[in-house]
Amino acid sequence: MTTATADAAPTPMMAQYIEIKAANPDCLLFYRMGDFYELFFEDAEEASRALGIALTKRGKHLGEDIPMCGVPIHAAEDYLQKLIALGHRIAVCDQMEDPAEAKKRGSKSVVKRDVVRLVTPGTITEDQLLEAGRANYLMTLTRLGAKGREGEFAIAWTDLSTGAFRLAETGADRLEADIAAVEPSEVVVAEPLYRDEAFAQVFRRLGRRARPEPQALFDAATAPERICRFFGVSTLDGFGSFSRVELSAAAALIAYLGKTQLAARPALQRPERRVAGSAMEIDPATRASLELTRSAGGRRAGSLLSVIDRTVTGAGGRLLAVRLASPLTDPTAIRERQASLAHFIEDYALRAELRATLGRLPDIERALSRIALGRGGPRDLLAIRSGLFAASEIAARLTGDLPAELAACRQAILALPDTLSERLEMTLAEEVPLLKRDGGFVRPGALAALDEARTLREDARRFIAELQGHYAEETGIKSLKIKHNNVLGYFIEMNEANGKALMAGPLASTFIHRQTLASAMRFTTGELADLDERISHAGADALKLELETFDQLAAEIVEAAPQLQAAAGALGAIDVASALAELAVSGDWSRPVVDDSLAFRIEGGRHPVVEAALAAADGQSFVANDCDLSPKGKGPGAIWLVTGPNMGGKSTFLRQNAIIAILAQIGAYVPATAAHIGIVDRLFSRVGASDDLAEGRSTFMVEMVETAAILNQSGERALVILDEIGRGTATYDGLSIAFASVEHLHEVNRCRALFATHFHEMTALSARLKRLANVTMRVKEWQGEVIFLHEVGAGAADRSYGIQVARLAGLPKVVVERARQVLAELERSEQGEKRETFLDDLPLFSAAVRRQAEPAAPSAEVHPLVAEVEALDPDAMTPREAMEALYRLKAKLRDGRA
Ligand SMILES: Nc1ncnc2c1ncn2[C@@H]1O[C@H](COP(=O)(O)OP(=O)(O)OP(=O)(O)O)[C@@H](O)[C@H]1O
Repeated sequence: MTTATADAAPTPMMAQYIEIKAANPDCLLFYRMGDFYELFFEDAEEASRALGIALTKRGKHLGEDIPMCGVPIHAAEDYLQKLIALGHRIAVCDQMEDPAEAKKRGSKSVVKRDVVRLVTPGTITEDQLLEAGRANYLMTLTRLGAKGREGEFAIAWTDLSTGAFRLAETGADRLEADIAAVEPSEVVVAEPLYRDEAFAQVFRRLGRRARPEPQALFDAATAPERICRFFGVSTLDGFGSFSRVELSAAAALIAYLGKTQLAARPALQRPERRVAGSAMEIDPATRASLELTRSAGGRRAGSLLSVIDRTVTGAGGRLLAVRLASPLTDPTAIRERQASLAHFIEDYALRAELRATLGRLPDIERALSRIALGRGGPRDLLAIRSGLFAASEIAARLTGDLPAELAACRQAILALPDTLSERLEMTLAEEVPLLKRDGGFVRPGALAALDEARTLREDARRFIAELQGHYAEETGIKSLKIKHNNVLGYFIEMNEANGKALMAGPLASTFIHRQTLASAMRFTTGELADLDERISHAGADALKLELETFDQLAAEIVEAAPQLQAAAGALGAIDVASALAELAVSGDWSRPVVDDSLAFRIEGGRHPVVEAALAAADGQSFVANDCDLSPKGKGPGAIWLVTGPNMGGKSTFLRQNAIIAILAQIGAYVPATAAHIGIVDRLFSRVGASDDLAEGRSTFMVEMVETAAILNQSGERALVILDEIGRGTATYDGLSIAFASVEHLHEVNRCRALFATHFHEMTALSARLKRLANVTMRVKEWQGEVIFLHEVGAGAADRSYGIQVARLAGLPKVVVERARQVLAELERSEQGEKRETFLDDLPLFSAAVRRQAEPAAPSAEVHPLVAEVEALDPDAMTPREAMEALYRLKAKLRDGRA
């Protein structure tokens, strides 16, 4: 039996582990032991499950085995990546001293260890863990006071891997839209706000990405001072003006970086304020329905971004994604971007040359950020060097009369310090190793002392090579070899028979035995040991010199961080402009007129993603369509009511117009022959709502919540795209809601809108609502088949062709046939009853089917009054007979009740 006391006392190492783990309870602790990061207890169980690595055990704690698993240091990044993707946070705990140091303090003493970094989804910088074309944002969110009103909420966000740092005020109703526009990987929220019931849904939807942090991190009183300290300035005046709540969010962001990066200081850019209203507001549901950056399946492929992205650099890809997420609302700024595109469209040779150079450009931003955080390697230095070189080539090509944006880009590149480029050129070798500890990245001739150490080492190596021949001759053992390993250093190896003979012979005093293996014996000599010593000394000296050089170069690079970041941003912008120009030329897109009007006129518009999919699938061409929601005269915008068969192309048409508005406002050309877009300040798109079972909301409930938001929030500048509102409930209810919503849009919101519906009865609205027009997706019927023309034309559809579509989808033949019969019956009964109002025109599907399925209900169940009413023939009665019949029926009814 084991004794409790013996089990209860943890080993000194375990005690250290437990202490460090206690300080980082919400992280998996990667505890460095030699060449491994080890995980213990629950962490080990969790990680072994997540990573599929073996769970072992090491020692006991409180009488129980301690579960353990480990990952080798060199492969740690792969494992980190998987764990981060699963939403974990990891505390990386390293050895802070050489184990030999610890041993000096006594055999039982433990190596000093400490957490050097917390790896969280929003703070990763390693290339392996990041997508090249996608920014990885960390965001903080806070509010002032308990009841934040508009402007009393703020967000701050940074891409640590590039240093971009932005701030914005936001409001309770815009919170989700503003967060969604950034698409952060991690949102750090002030604790009281996180716990506020009113926002519970928001944080639930963010899921593991949102995490609460103490309010102290967000303290507004000390915020300016904390920000000043970080940037090493005495006042923030030079940065622009920020509100109290923005500063609180920014200070929290810096504090959180301090908490996760510990000693390392990230190369953050100066905070840049995003002014409210400067970007088109697009809420998360709209982003999802338009599949802007992710397709419905959540992947990048199939999204609008994936189809329009022709950028060739990481920075360009990230910038395009940012621009697509936040289209501009200032026509002047939009026209500036258009001018850059136009410049590249006109000059094919320039575009081609620049894109070829850009294609070789390394990721300057990310290399810089790793260097600043002390995580850089020789390849990051090389990236900066070749980046600077390519940048100057690009600036040299940008000459003549440039549009404002490109001129500013050129300026930013020219502002790069020449000295840095020269210094890197002169110091770095052409080929460099991945890790600085491997040495060999400093060019020969760059540093005299290093050259000397290297020569010493090379000379010694040459001596050793010569020694092998010399020893072979001396001993007469031709197969003798001089080899090297990390344990023995240089040694002489020969087979066992030769070794034994040597040890017995006269040379035994020269050849000192070191090791006997199964098939070989190893020796050294005084001379070899001496050379070995000289080589390792020279090697250590050389490495020390190289590491010093590395640190100097890194410091010079960090010194130039603001210029490097500005130039990297400029190169990204050049990439985006030339990529969008390329896209416009290859897709035959045109430059839209963008202004302050409320116009919305598109000629020959196309949906770029559907068009690409059609072309890829079977080379089909996309049918272009016009759309005009412009006001007549000075009035507000128009509404188009789109009817048409299933599969007719309604959803595609709706989406393409929203997408064209977005593309126009990011400053791109648009997939249309011509377009005139008056700035859209807010975009709402509800196309194909889905249920949200996680939140216990049905499809219909989700649809209504979203419709409510649209009707409550759309102003005259909004663009609203609604598809089949009200289809998820009983027909009458749905129709009534759709009806009332269109009236509200027309009368109250007065915005430009497209409304697709299968309720053909709604087309009657155009008689009353002057700015509402009916359009329909044309089809042709041919030999009982329906052919979708995908053409939008004036007018209303009279049928849905749902059954034809169902047949195409492969519904069983008998079901299709039966459906045809039911439909015919329904249509007949509809006409027979000659109802007058549109509401009566609606088929009560279930009732009608029942009637047809069971033609004769048992007479016993029919109320006698019903039979009597049925027997009446009003056409054959005089008014007096009719009155009498009515009195008789009322009397019977009264008697029946009595
Ligand atoms: N303008 C077009 N040119 C060519 N093909 C098109 C066009 N518009 C749509 N299509 C094709 O028709 C398919 C159906 O389009 P869409 O989903 O827009 O129809 P819908 O009218 O909204 O259908 P439903 O009412 O069933 O939702 C698309 O996937 C696409 O392949």
